[in-house]
Amino acid sequence: MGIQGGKVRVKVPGSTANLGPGFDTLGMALDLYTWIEMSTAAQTSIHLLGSGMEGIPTDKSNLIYKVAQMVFDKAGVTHPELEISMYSDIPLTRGLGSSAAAIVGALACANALIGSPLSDDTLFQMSTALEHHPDNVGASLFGGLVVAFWDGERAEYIRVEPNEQLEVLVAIPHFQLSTEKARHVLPREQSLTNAVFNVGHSSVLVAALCTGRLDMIPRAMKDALHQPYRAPLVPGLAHILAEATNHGALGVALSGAGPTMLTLVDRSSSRKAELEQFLQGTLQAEGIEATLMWLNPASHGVQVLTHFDEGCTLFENIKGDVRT
Ligand SMILES: Nc1ncnc2c1ncn2[C@@H]1O[C@H](COP(=O)(O)OP(=O)(O)O)[C@@H](O)[C@H]1O
Ligand SMILES: N[C@@H](CCOP(=O)(O)O)C(=O)O
Repeated sequence: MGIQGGKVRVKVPGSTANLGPGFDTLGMALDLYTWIEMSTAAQTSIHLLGSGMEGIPTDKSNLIYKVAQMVFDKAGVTHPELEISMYSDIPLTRGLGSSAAAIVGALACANALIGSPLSDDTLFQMSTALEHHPDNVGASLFGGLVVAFWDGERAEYIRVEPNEQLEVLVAIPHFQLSTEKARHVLPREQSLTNAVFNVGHSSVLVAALCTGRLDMIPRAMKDALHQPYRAPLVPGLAHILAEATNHGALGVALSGAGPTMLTLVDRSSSRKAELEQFLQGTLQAEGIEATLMWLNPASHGVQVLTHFDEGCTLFENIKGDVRT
């Protein structure tokens, strides 16, 4: 198979993984996006647009370049040199799924560049094998709420449309916490009590989200497997987990591996300002600067953009759509 010409652009949502008790299994796409553009070129070049990409390599060790090569390998296509541009509104290393979005975006973009020989399921299996967390990549790939597992060989998922009443308020601390570091603090073994606690809470949370029982979220969205161990890494987290539902949140969790904290809020709640003050006040008391952001669940997963002006740069094309 050969490479087709032209530029390909994709838009891929970030995500929150774990969603309380759903450790490594329950993710939701959020309306924060990464855009990636790819075309073949005489020589490989990688352009990082916007701010916040400090430290991302622009040579062939770049994650997006490397993932694209895996697509060409899988499809049996000779590796072309690539021109890649990317822009992201998803803050890096904060628990909002930037790496999953980069992986899913790179897979979708490279696949589209060669005429889409790989199925969505193949992209899901490849992205899970790379990221190891099917909830993050599943949400970026399929959008909505993704309930998933990975047995080390195959990942399976069911996508659920998020309830329209759900809105999300995140508190994003101004420090980075890599997933790798936040996984190292977790015990290798857990008690049966903790396992039963999470299975029960996660099962009821998924049932509540599927049936619109928003009243059940405050009691179901609790975790014993990872949040207690990660709390020392995020000053203020323990208090926020314990008290946010008393200040207008339906549910509260560490987003992914943190440090971002996520609250689910009823869209028609009259207590949004109270919740903002509680989150900001708690973090300030701990000396932590943070940005609060209202987000929505994103229904669409990664999209290959078909209508754009090839004469404009990626940033010129998307600037009406980005957050900054
Ligand atoms: N657009 C991107 N291009 C290349 N690498 C990226 C991109 N986005 C994220 N990454 C890589 O993923 C890392 C962050 O992954 P991780 O620690 O899992 O945090 P999170 O996924 O929660 O933001 C970054 O430090 C960077 O190495
Ligand atoms: N289940 C993973 C989730 C990591 O998500 P990220 O957005 O922080 O990369 C974990 O909790 O380790």
